[in-house]
Amino acid sequence: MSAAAIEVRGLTVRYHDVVALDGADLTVLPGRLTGLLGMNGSGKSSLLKAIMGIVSPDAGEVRVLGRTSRDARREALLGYVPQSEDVDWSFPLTVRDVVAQGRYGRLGPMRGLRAADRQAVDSALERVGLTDLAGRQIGRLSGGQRKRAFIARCLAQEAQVLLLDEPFAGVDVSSQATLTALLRELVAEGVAALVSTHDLAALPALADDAVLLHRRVLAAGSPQEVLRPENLALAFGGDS
Ligand SMILES: Nc1ncnc2c1ncn2[C@@H]1O[C@H](COP(=O)(O)OP(=O)(O)OP(=O)(O)O)[C@@H](O)[C@H]1O
Repeated sequence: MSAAAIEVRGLTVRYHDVVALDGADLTVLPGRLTGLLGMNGSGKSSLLKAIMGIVSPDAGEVRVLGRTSRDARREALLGYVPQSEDVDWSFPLTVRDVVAQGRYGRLGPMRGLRAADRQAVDSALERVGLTDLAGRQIGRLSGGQRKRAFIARCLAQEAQVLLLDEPFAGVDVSSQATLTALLRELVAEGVAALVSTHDLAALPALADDAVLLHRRVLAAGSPQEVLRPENLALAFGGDS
């Protein structure tokens, strides 16, 4: 039995003739924040989508708390904060609607929210500081507020494993600090978080562990180890 929150073995993802991932191996532990690094096109989003079960791997295996992605999603264990480009911000949903999606994931189809669900939505909104904006259309929030809304959706869901795709992109420094503090709190409560980021400088303060990706995992370990110049040269050295 594995104590891992996420286990990825030999994961290969292709889009027609593009190989996005080529035999990636990865372990993410509960109660730890793992930073996922790599240059543009290195496969970070594909890895997160394959763990989520949104993208089907061509080969390899994913386990989330010992389950398939599909079962982990069915049990509402897996929370996802997509990169901004993957969200239709014009969709007519309020911030509260987005956060409430986290509860519907737990209830299954055709079930309405009960008082306890509404309370979970309220407390998630409060925890991320969006109570006052709950009735606003989701696209009418700032970049940092949008990220907080999606994290609140994961909170309402009570997800145990979080996948966050570039949560700091397009977010100002003060919102980044708020997001980091929130993620650190969740991880201290035992949640596992896998967070893709471009911000190498911020990594040591953010992450417990780091993974350097370039279609496969080039290095994994403490942020200090992973950020060693020889590793960065391999990942960012221009050999794509
Ligand atoms: N839906 C798709 N169809 C075709 N190719 C795709 C698709 N999604 C991603 N790719 C390609 O797969 C490779 C990996 O892309 P991916 O988005 O996973 O990388 P990334 O590390 O998240 O990049 P970025 O940092 O730019 O977001 C890239 O070459 C990309 O062009």
